[in-house]
Amino acid sequence: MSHTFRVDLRGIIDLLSHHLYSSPRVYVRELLQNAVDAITARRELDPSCPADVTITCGPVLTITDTGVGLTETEVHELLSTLGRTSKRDDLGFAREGFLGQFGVGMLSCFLVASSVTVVTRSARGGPGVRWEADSSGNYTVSAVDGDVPVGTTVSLSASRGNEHWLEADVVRPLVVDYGDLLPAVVTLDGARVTRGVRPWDSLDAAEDADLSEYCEQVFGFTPFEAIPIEVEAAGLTGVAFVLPSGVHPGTRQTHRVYLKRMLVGDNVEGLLPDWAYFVRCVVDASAIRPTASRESLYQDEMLLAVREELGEQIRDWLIRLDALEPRRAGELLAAHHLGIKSLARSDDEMLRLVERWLPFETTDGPIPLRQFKRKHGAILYIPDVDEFHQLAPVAAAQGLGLVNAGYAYDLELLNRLSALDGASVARRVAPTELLAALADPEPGIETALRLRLSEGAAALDRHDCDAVIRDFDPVSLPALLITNAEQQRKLDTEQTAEEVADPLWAELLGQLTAGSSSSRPEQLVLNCRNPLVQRLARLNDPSLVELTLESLYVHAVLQARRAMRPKDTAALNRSFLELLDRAVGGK
Ligand SMILES: Nc1ncnc2c1ncn2[C@@H]1O[C@H](COP(=O)(O)OP(=O)(O)OP(=O)(O)O)[C@@H](O)[C@H]1O
Repeated sequence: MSHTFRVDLRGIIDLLSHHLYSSPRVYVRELLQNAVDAITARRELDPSCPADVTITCGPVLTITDTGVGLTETEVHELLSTLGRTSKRDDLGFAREGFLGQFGVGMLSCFLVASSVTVVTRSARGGPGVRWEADSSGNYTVSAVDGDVPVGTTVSLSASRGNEHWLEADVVRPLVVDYGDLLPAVVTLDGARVTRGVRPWDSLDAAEDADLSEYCEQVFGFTPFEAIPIEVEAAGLTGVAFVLPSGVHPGTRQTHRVYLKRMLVGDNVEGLLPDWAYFVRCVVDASAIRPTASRESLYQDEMLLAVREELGEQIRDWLIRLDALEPRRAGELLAAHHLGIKSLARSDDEMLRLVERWLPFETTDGPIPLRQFKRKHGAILYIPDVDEFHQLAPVAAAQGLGLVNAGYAYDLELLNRLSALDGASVARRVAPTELLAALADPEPGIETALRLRLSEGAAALDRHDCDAVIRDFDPVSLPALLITNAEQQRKLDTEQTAEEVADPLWAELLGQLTAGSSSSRPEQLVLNCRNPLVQRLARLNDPSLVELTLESLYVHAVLQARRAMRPKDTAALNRSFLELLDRAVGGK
């Protein structure tokens, strides 16, 4: 024997209110949606029929439409059967032009109402019909005497505790939010409350001010620019509003999305690529799918394609802006540099914009790469912020230009520039190269210093560091630590080889380091122009020479902001205490 499922209405309402919809407010949307769909259906029979939706608030909320209405048979079949809808075709596909499709929207009225009454008369003829239902799932149908206009009036009586949901102050903003763009005249307590047209439809460039005002209303900021956007395949049109000032790059911008002119939400994510975090859109689309709650978008191929296409349109606009209004383009890029840099990593045209407009930290201060290149002929860059800060004053004093490529995306961008334009235009520079630019010392002081270095050799030997003597500016800098990263790697590999028990590994690592020169991974470059170094050259106390050399080494490590190893910390403590001891007359 076969049976039919039965449905517990209370259970379904609980499911909708607690698990599907985020708030009872959606009942307004569902009622508006039904009213507009009914008008669309009537238009198929009578294209010139009125398109009015009239709402009155109070203890009982009513919403009247001039739509297609229902016959008594339809009332039983469509209004009283869960999951039954007139908005699907014979094959079960959602009908184009209609907002509803599931046949459950009316149920949301019971999120706020204890009883719902529908009075309706069909445009196809027949008398008026009254349908009354309560939240336990009982309903009655009766004929209405007298003249009933074609269309439908739905009346809601609030359930206990939900009276406020039917008050004008609560209903009005909800109607404006959801229904602002609906193609019908919506009035509430006698006043028209929705605009009925998409603000971007009727505007030309001369009316940009109106779009700015619209952005101010919707998002609360005056946009840098309002860019018209369109994706035909998704039936999407709208505006992308560019934020006027910088925002944190981690910020996920949200968008106001309408589907078939009904609001889906104000905070919809995922409409634009992540790099476009400085743009917020208002769009209306007909072929993007909402999730079941109609409060966000379904992540499918179509949404991916829309995201890509909109990203492309914003990017093209940027390139156009650069060609037509370079100064404004510069301002915009400066305000949103991280998003633009992130895009430039994989986009050559964007890379050229970055090169032209975005300031990089350089030895000449923050300037764009193209300006730097004009002055120095080539872009020499250092991939590490600390290393740059250590070397910049020395390089600048020798008239050498360096670019700091240590910040987010900079190294990738410079590597890309170097790959595109060649190493003669942009090249990563090793700190050891800087040595070549420093002048040789006077022979007199060099000889004296060499003597001191051999007396105090133990100090630098302990740190596996070579000493080099040079003559350079700034005078105030006694010593500079240069790390040879390649040597450091070789050294690490050698140490690993010593520790590795597996002979095969040890041999392999040995081969890797074979042929390496004996020079050490760090070099302490003593500046013989500096007064302290000059006094060191004249010292005749070998233990003080050793102490001074070790102190200069540790100071240079600190200056270089390189991570301190345990033996560096030990050396720092030792030299500090010994110098203190000498200063207070201990030795
Ligand atoms: N104002 C109205 N005028 C005419 N028919 C209506 C009206 N409201 C509801 N109906 C009929 O009742 C049916 C069920 O409505 P309901 O709101 O439950 O679902 P739906 O709009 O079809 O789909 P969804 O669940 O996606 O909103 C509709 O398909 C429509 O035929």
